[in-house]
Amino acid sequence: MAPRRVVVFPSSTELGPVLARLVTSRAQEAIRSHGRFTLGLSGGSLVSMLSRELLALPGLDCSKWVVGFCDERLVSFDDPESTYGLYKSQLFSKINIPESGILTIDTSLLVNECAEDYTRKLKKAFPDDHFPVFDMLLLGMGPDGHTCSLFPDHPLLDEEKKIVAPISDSPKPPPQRVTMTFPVVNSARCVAFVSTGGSKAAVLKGVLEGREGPAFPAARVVPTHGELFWLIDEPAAASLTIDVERLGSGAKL
Ligand SMILES: O=C(O)[C@H](O)[C@@H](O)[C@H](O)[C@H](O)COP(=O)(O)O
Repeated sequence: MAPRRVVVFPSSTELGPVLARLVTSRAQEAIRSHGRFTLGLSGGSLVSMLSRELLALPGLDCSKWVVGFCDERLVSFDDPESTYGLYKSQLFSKINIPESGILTIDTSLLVNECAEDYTRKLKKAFPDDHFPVFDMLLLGMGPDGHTCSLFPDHPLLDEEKKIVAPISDSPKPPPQRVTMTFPVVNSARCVAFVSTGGSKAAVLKGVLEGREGPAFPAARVVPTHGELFWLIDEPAAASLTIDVERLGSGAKL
């Protein structure tokens, strides 16, 4: 297990460019080693940060990228809640990723079937893996410590067999979603959380420094063989007492 790196930036302005370069450096390594780069995306504020920062890089080539979604809300793609819809308008429509390289859910299905269909798509994209091994997953963390659509105290936290699970009682709307499970998340070669803002400070302390009682879902992200980054800003880091790295926009991870 690679050591966890907790990296603090003055603000998201400095964090953004470092995140984009981390993604493209892992993409280059993956393409060199096995011919493609598989990336799992999350929603929230990550969508606009990642899109903006990737598009600012000169010569971005995504022709060998395969992207999936760490979780997705079961709403139509033109709904403002659709994570795919947001990435489509802010990123996919502006880069040279092939249509076949974007693994989406089928929003016409009921939630259980949607999870089964998305499982089939992932199995097809990762035919050699028991659990898909993504080169990189980008995750966010909610104020309750959830990540993907894995919420505190939910039975899905203990899912050990499924690749993708349906959830129809998400405490955060919309209630119907599909989510990657922990076995998939923890199989990734690299996982990077992005978490910014003072509203995350208390939960981030509980996630990174432990707490009494059950661990927050985000704290259960510990890649078995992969790297783990927590990219955060000073307001989010305000309550931490652990050693962290403090870096600026020119850093290379
Ligand atoms: O599916 C969702 O409801 C969101 O995508 C959610 O899981 C988000 O990733 C976190 O709440 C972090 O969001 P922020 O980065 O915007 O704080």
